[in-house]
Amino acid sequence: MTAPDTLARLEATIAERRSADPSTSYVARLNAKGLRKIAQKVGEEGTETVIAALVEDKAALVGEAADLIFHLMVLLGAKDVPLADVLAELDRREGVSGIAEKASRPKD
Ligand SMILES: N=c1c2ncn([C@@H]3O[C@H](COP(=O)(O)OP(=O)(O)OP(=O)(O)O)[C@@H](O)[C@H]3O)c2ncn1[C@@H]1O[C@H](COP(=O)(O)O)[C@@H](O)[C@H]1O
Repeated sequence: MTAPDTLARLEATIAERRSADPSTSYVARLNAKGLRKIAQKVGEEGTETVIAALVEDKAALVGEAADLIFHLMVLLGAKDVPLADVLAELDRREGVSGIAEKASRPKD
């Protein structure tokens, strides 16, 4: 399973669960609490990821990074920003830095 497959599946699940019954769905429950709460969760998970990287083991970092990515995906969904837009921006930057790297290489 490739990383884009996993993220694409998660994006579809989050979109589907947004309108689910909040009593059975964390995604629905979080969306019902509103954008501020979702954004706050992204901030908290970001902090927990930093702490795991600095003072915990790799397994803890993997868990916190998964929490962070999941909550970021919920935030993107709540703002109607497709993951494809974020990936396209990363692709664009890769192209830009590739060009910059080429330009700084000594000419032969
Ligand atoms: N990846 C996740 C995922 N990661 C973390 N979490 C939940 O995120 C919550 C974070 O826990 P916290 O203690 O930080 O937060 P909390 O106490 O629940 O909430 P607050 O007190 O902060 O308001 C936990 O309840 C976790 O279960 C997730 N919940 C769901 N998913 C994915 O989303 C899909 C849909 O989930 P449902 O909406 O629950 O069907 C699932 O199949 C999974 O693929």
